[in-house]
Amino acid sequence: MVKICCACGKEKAALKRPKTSEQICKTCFYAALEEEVHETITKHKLFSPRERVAVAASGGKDSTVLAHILTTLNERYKYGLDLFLLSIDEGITGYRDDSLETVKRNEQQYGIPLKILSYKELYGWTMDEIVRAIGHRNNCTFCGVFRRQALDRGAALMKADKMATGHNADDIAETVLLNILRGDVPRLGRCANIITGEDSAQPRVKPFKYTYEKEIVMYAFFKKLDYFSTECIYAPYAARGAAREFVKDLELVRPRAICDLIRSAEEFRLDTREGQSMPVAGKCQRCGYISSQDVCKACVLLEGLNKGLPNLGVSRTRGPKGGKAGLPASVDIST
Ligand SMILES: Nc1ncnc2c1ncn2[C@@H]1O[C@H](COP(=O)(O)OP(=O)(O)OP(=O)(O)O)[C@@H](O)[C@H]1O
Repeated sequence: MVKICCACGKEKAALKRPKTSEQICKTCFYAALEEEVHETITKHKLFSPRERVAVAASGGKDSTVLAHILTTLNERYKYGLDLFLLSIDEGITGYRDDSLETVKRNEQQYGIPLKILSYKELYGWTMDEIVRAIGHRNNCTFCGVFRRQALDRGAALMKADKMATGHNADDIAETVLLNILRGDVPRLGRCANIITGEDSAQPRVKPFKYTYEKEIVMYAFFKKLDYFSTECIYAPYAARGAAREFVKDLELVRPRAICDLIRSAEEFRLDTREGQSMPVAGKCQRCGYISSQDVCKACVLLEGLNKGLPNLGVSRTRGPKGGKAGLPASVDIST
């Protein structure tokens, strides 16, 4: 039997929305997704008029859809934002070089300028060189720490007021779960924040905080957006895999599980009387970029690399109550 779109009641339904299970036509799906992102942006006051916003663009599906939707909403609702694409070239042959070609095309397609910064120019090392020096075991720690800082440096260099990343609801649910598994209470308390680094020069915002990954993929697919879909060649060693699989399994049984995991972290309150101290944002004594330690993680890792002691900065920092059996260390490598 032909299913009719539950939103317009006229067109043939083209898909079942993963988030709501509604049968919907393509046009109504685009409108619903865009409206939900607009609502997230306005309800949480993610942007102010005339702000210069760096869209952290990897060429992957999330940031490509983010660039597309932010450009669309900026025009439709007259946000008055000065948008540009900011890409970090980690120096991964056969992966990032190809995805950056996609971002260069996006620059033309969306009509917003692109700035590319590389690990080589910032740190003197490409990821390929780092992996050759340290092997596969901890490469994601180096990559995540450097990328986080590289994005901050790029945003500062380009005089951005804010940075928007393509983190979606699934990414955040996974992070919540990882922090629970690690017993990392301080991070659990802040990992679901839609705005982070509010005390820094370029706070980060997540307009896709409530947007499901499957819906982002469908949007990109139906709209035939130009994005790069290959996994990082070093990703099989990433620590998130198990949490990702688990979230996907939960979603299969109950699609709301993703939203509920996020809500759990939102409702979470840190009891400071128990001696759970929150890290305080300061400046790294070496590079001057944001850090909760005297010397930031990027500088410690870089020192190890340059001294030929790559394990120097990869010591396993445990969560506040100690590490749990077999779980990866709580080094903050999220982008
Ligand atoms: N090399 C990069 N340059 C610029 N931004 C990046 C880069 N890598 C990641 N990001 C930003 O961080 C977000 C999360 O990245 P991550 O790799 O964890 O997720 P992802 O789901 O693969 O995202 P995407 O589909 O956009 O690649 C991206 O959506 C993007 O905004």
